[in-house]
Amino acid sequence: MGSLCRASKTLKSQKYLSLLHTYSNFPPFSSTFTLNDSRLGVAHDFCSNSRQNSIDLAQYSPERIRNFSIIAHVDHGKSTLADRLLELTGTIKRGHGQPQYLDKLQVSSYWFSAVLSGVERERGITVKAQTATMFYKCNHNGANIKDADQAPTYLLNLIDTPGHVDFSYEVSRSLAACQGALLVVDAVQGVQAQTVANFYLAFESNLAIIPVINKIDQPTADPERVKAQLKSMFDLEPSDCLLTSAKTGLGLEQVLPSVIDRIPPPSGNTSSPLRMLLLDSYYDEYKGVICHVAIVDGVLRKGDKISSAATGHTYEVADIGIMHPELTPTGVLLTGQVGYIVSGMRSTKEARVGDTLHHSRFSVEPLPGFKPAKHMVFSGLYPADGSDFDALNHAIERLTCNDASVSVTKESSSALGLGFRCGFLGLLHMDVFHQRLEQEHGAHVISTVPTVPYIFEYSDGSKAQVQNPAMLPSNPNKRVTASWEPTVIATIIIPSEYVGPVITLCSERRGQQLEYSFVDSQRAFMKYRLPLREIVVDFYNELKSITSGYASFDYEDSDYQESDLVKLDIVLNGQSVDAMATIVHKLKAQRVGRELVEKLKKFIDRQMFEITIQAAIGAKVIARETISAMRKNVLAKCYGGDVTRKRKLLEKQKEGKKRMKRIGSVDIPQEAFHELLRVS
Ligand SMILES: Nc1nc2c(ncn2[C@@H]2O[C@H](COP(=O)(O)OP(=O)(O)OP(=O)(O)O)[C@@H](O)[C@H]2O)c(=O)[nH]1
Repeated sequence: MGSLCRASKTLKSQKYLSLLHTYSNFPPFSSTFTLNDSRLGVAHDFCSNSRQNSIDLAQYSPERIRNFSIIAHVDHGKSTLADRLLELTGTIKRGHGQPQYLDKLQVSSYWFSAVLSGVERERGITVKAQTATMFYKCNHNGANIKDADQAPTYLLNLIDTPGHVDFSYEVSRSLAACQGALLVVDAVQGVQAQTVANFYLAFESNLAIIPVINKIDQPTADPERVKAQLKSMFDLEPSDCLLTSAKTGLGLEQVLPSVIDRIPPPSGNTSSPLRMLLLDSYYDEYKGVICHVAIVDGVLRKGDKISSAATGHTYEVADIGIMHPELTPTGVLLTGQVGYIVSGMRSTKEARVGDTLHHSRFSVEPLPGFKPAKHMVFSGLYPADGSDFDALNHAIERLTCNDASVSVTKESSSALGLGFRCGFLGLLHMDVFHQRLEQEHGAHVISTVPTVPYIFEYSDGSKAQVQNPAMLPSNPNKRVTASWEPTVIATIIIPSEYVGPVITLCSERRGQQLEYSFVDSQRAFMKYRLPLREIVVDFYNELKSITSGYASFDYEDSDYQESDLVKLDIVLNGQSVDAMATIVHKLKAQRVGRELVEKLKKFIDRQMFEITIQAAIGAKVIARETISAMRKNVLAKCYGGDVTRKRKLLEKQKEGKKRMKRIGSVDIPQEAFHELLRVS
């Protein structure tokens, strides 16, 4: 890359970008060149022509295919790098009408607008893994530059992965279709917790791993330090590390040639009966269910009859193609290729992720599927206004069409009426789902305190999984005799000066230290076993705040451990509110109870009568607050006879009331429920 780097220093960014665009199709180590080199024209033509109208996939045998993912800790630049590779291969237009380089948000809306939500854009995190096919002419084996036209074209499938702990399930799903991965590490931040987790996911899947040290344009970038970390933690050779800036384009010309050189082609058999892995699915209003698939063996054509190994259901392939990056019909998909099919499935529930699809006329050995998504957090969702139940039902159905990782069952609460118990991959996943319900479907939702799946044993010898405190029996003849809670193994990486506060936080959260070592002279690495309950509620935010944002955190689920659990009830004016009950460790019950009643006191307005708020374990009250009586008259300050103003105030009050939930005689604002979610 020497010549390109030298040249780049003298170029303005726009020119530099077009140079990059051009040069990407040539050997990275070839002789020096000048800006008016005739090579630029040749290659640029290729790029601008790469969005072919009709794509003939037949020429892409497995040797000319590379399937790879980009994995990284959150914000290390996966999506930016993905965008730049798409630009570089002409898969999307450079700039896309934007003055600056594309970032993932613009590209995301360009890709699967059906899948992506405003929430994702708003939060700047990738929630849903995305796939795109690129065509790339590569003459990388040192052939003469004049051979550029004859250089073989490769079909590259890039699978972007989400970067938040809640979605590590999506990461492993993406990796199943890949033979290699770009492990992106920020040149300033170095190895972080998810770098470790993602490395091991890729390593255990036997993927070729290409380390990419990104953000080298940052003034404080220290690629040498990061190389040393990668060597000491993962035994990755410093000489194998690519140095890039996805922002300025520096070093990007090495990425795709390295993908072709270092990642093996897919190994399936073209002449074997068809076996295809169902990677993902989403619902499109016009086309119906669209499945993302990887063809492991054989060939699939439009019109073929296929069956699901999991359900035995049979379908006919009505449309088939690649994501380039929009759906581009090709009529066929061959061994090693990744693409989409539309086959008349009615709902994404029929499209089981990890399922093997095959020609109906053959029976095949199913491929190893994925571990099903585990629901780590459960919460009740209720319409703020009981009469909106059908609307909420409809909104949830629409949303789960595109997010099959949410589990939904109907439930009822004596306080909140009819609602749903939903299972999520984690707290962020839950927040995103709520926000989408409100933003995209205008639903006003009350959610109950999140719980994790506990196991309880009763005096009659029975055992049950409990995802809802209301499921605990009130019958005195069926007492709880033992209880277990799920735990996780958490990896935490922090600058050494924060070790003390982090140890304190973890022990407050009932953590047990398993490992304590150093990434390098400045950063510590710790492993803790923590009860899942303790991390779903605000652990990450607190960890970030006590470490000035420098901590990185990841977790994987682990075993159940026996634990002394109790049900904590909230009682309003003598009436127990089932929707506010929670399950806590006995030792924490006092503190949590106190916090809950204090929060409620803050959020419940004074009413015309006195309100008592109590936290109780069984019959024993452990915390109590009182809100004294007061009549709230919105017209009190409205002197004179301005009828319109009075009406406006009353309407405003009525609107506010809609967001209130009446429990017994007490009006509770929606925000009070939201606040309870944050009590750990
Ligand atoms: N200076 C600099 N900033 C970069 C570079 N690459 C990405 N960024 C910025 O880093 C931030 C995060 O980049 P993303 O590409 O969104 O990171 P990500 O890893 O995809 O994040 P998630 O999707 O949330 O996991 C954005 O503000 C980018 O503009 C780079 O090479 N240099």
